[in-house]
Amino acid sequence: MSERLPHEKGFHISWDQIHRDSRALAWRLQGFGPEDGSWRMVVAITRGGMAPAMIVARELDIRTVDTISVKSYHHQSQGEAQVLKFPDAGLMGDGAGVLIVDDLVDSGKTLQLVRNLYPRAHFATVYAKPEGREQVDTFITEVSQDTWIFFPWDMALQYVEPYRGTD
Ligand SMILES: O=P(O)(O)OC[C@H]1O[C@H](OP(=O)(O)OP(=O)(O)O)[C@H](O)[C@@H]1O
Ligand code: HPA
Ligand SMILES: [Mg+2]
Repeated sequence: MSERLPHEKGFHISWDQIHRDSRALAWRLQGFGPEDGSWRMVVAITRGGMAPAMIVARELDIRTVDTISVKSYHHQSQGEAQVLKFPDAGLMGDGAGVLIVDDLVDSGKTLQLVRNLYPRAHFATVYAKPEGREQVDTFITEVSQDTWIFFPWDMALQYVEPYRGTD
């Protein structure tokens, strides 16, 4: 386990923001697939990649969607990445024509593992940190390495004290 704290900054993403940024990702990917500008299928890296992958698949009208389950973090500490479930081997081949989507790339370990399995796939994430940027082919927004991104599925609305407290 390598400790990744402290993260000095927090970047809090709303549902609306992840929807907009995932759409922007689809817009950027549109027309760049290897088969007449399209991809054969979308693969989401669970769990964080599932919402962005759904939005990308919807925008690019891709109906074949599969998942690869990779586990590498426990809270904010990273362990060895391991595959818990593989996508359909017959559909995947070496990854040619496949678009693999995740919410973010941080150290790049997750994408490196998946890239080794499917070297010809196209890798897309919504957010990227500098250490992992080389592992991703297309992304939308870069944040600094010491920023922790908080996704809407990990948060809840709650009361906050006013800046100036009342007596
Ligand atoms: O580039 P890396 O340093 O490998 O980190 C990025 C990965 O870490 C997070 O997933 P996590 O393993 O926490 O699982 P989850 O998607 O189920 O939350 C995130 O969703 C990426 O998949
Ligand atoms: O910044 C992050 N936010 C959420 N999950 C993560 N997994 C790796 N880095 C991050
Ligand atoms: Mg993940």
